[in-house]
Amino acid sequence: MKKLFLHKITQPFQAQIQLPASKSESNRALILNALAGGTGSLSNLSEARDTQTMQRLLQRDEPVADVLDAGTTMRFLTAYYAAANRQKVMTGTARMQERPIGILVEALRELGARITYQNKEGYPPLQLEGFSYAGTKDLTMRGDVSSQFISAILMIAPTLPEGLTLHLTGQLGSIPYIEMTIQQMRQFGADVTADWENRQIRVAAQPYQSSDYAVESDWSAASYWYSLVALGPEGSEVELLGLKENSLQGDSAIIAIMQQLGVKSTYTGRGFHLTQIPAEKSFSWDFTHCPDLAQTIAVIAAVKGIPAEFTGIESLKVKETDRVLAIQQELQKFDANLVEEEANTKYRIVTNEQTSWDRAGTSIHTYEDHRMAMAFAPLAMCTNLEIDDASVVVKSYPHFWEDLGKIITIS
Ligand SMILES: O=C(O)C1=C[C@@H](OP(=O)(O)O)[C@@H](O)[C@H](O)C1
Ligand SMILES: C=C(OP(=O)(O)O)C(=O)O
Repeated sequence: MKKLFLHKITQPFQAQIQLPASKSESNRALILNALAGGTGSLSNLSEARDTQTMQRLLQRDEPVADVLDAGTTMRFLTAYYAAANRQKVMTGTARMQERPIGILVEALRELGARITYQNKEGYPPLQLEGFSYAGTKDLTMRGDVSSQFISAILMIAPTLPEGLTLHLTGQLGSIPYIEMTIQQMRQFGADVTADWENRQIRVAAQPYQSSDYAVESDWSAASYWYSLVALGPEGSEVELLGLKENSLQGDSAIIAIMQQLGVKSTYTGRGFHLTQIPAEKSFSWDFTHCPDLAQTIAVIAAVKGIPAEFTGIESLKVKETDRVLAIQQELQKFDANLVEEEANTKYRIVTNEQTSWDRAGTSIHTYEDHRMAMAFAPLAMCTNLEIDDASVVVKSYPHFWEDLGKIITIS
């Protein structure tokens, strides 16, 4: 546990921030490069622990692959090792053992993988026992629990003797992450055709080609800077480096969201410059395709007292923690809340006369979730604040506190 005290800001800030690289793009590039023979040059790989874990596990062929709390690492490596006929135990933290993986395991079994559950049916740890191709050319997968299962299967599909046509069912979530997978696969020479209308993705059997790949900065990490600008003293502004105008990352939706919540984004050729603009009087957003932004936006809407409706946040319950519950518990410390209006579908940010954001010494609990720490840190724009376990940020943005230290005092 590493406690940090964030001191309330007193003056407007101007900063230039070199964001970390995207861990989503990095972890795909590492798998694709490995499948292509490992000879490409990957630049600007993320320093995120999730990416370091992926690199370490790909480099060292150990019998037990412990992914810690990295969802993509667990899902992508399980498919990679299973299809490569490798015997492995796939395991992770206690929380990872509560995050579902049954849909991916079922899909791999249909393709010919032998996989058993070591403890609970449908959850890690898994024992991968080998692979003999079952001749499956068509596979149906649910897309309503995690898109990572679909990305994992897509990335191994070109290595199957007859390729694969994937048929997606259920309410699809996180589609931009599937599109990112497809785009990156194409950069490594795969032949992929997505027919979203008919929910089919066809992948031809074709060896990957070695390719160089440069990873973009992380838009999910950018979201915390949008929040700092939105909640900062009048005149605060920041330039975020390494972001592209046309991103593969769905979390670039933060531009459109913050246009409504008080931040204007201007492309500078090397990133985006963020400045303050008036926010709209009310807000509603469907987070189905950008779930990692929901915590950040919950805090911004609550602090600004903007009546806000959130939909598409069901998947938050199976991430690093139950993020819906975690947001509720932390907002309640300030007499605000995220209230469920319709079971599991519609939520609303509520504030009242008791709501106050200047509550010196409030301690934010982080639930072993990097995004809880980073989404609530911008409250330092309103109050002196304690973060109860600041080390959680290593999962995606290891130098977050050093960057934040450029605009506030941290002790
Ligand atoms: O594929 C990816 O890189 C990711 C997909 C999303 O997960 P779900 O598909 O489970 O929503 C996202 O929340 C996660 O941070 C990264
Ligand atoms: C949900 C996340 O990651 P993962 O699912 O890869 O653990 C995240 O980074 O917010």
